[in-house]
Amino acid sequence: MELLKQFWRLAAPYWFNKANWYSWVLLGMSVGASLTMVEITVWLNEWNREFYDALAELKVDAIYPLLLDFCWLVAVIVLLLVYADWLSQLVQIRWRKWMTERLLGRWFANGTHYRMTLGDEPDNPDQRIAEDARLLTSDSVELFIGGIRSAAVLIAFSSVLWELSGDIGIPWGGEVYHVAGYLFWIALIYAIVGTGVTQLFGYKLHGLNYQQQSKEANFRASLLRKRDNAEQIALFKGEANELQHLNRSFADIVSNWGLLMNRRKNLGLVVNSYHQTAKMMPLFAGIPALMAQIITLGGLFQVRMAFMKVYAGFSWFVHSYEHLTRWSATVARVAQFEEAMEKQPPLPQPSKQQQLNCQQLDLFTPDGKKLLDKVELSLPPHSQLLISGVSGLGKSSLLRTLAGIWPFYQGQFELAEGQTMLMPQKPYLPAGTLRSCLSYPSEQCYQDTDLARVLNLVGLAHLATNLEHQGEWQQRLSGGEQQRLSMARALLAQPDTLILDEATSSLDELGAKALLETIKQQLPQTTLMMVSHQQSLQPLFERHLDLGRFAVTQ
Ligand SMILES: Nc1ncnc2c1ncn2[C@@H]1O[C@H](COP(=O)(O)OP(=O)(O)OP(=O)(O)O)[C@@H](O)[C@H]1O
Repeated sequence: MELLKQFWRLAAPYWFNKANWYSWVLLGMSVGASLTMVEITVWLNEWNREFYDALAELKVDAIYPLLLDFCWLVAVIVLLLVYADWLSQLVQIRWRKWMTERLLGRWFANGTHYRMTLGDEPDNPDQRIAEDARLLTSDSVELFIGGIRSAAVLIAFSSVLWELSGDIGIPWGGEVYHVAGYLFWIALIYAIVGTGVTQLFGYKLHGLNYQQQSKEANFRASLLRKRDNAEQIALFKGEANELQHLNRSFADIVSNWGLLMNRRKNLGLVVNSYHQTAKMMPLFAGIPALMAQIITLGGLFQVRMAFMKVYAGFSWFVHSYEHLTRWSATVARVAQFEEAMEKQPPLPQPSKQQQLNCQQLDLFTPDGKKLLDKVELSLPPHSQLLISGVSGLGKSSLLRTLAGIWPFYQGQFELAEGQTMLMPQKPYLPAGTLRSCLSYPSEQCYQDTDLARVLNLVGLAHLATNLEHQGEWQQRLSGGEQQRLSMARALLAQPDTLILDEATSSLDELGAKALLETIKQQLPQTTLMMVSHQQSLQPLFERHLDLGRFAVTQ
């Protein structure tokens, strides 16, 4: 029940949105094609009787036209089958596109992606957005269309079986009992028993499938982390350690896979024995009707096909069991992710005043430990402030708060009017052209001359000819060069307030000083606030603040 509620919350906003009417049309066409195919299959069933009767009576004249009929019946069935699937895939990709955009939109809205890392984040958001959203939409559509198709097959062929069964007399205890539609009843009982047994053997698959998906995602995420930190690992010669971790993570996959495999094997034994028996069962079951001359030999083959179809209709659940368990695990994972995103409290939007101010600002870690007590700070426009303090004091947390991404504070602060830009110690350089890397996060197209000018100013003139070069800049540039590039961004953006969090820590003291002098010279109107441990930078700042004054006394 909870699962259905979760599914409703995920699916209703798409399917009950007027803008998505075309998906309803496509879905309707796919269902229509499936139903028409069922109708044609009923004709094919009728053809079976005529064909085998003609064979039994050696009516050569009747056989050739029947062969021709067979060709067009099969051609139409194949066309309908292919187009029903094609349309269903079109629905799947439209829905997936919407769902992926919605998940991404929510994830990136209001810094949610960052805030989720500060609490108990549901594991592997990448897997939930990429893999789970794909499976959720494709499995839902396939299960829906498959369900309707199976129900139609069931109804159509049940009535065929019922008619073919006639009214058969079963002698019992000296009396003869008449049973109508006995072939239908046999098919029904056969399928119900199969469904029950499958449920019994398959119920643990749900949990195991869920575990498997999450263990696979953990392994993938670990591999990605290794790739991102390849240099550090190589420098530390940490390969043996990494290998051990990866092997352990993969061993988790293998052990869960073992459980899943055995469960599937047991399920397979049941489903396959059942399926194999189902092929002959209708011929044995039809013998009484043949003996009672209710059906002909052609009728027996018609019974066989109809029985198989009824069996397939009833046992749709049997064969879709794994599909359903995977679907339910996926629904749970995406729903959990959406719920976690919804639970994130909105970040308070700092108000803006003429100047940056903090009043009685207390800062905490995400788990509630107090870092700084009653911070008082004011920064007049165009002034420069250097903040110092011992490591782990809470300097970066203060800057994160001012940047509006750290919600763990009490008290008040106001930012200065205009644009505020924060440069962290480790700049983020997205893969792509150097041009896009320089203008990140803005989509603005700067002139080549401007880009070359700022590169020159920050000491990266040699890169000015590489503006269109695609690359992994984070790996390619040295730590100091990355920080220089980050400063080039600030020169391009010309913010009203620039906050630097140890943004020159990878540079030598002289280089750092020269770079800051350039920033001050080029951005005379910009208010500057910097956290740094570099003593040589002190003379460049007119104001100093030792944040240790606000340290929490133990
Ligand atoms: N996401 C987090 N979860 C839990 N604790 C955190 C988190 N981020 C920071 N902290 C803790 O908050 C404290 C202050 O961290 P912060 O990065 O603000 O220090 P800092 O003064 O900038 O240190 P440094 O000079 O070494 O960069 C540290 O003890 C740190 O472990």
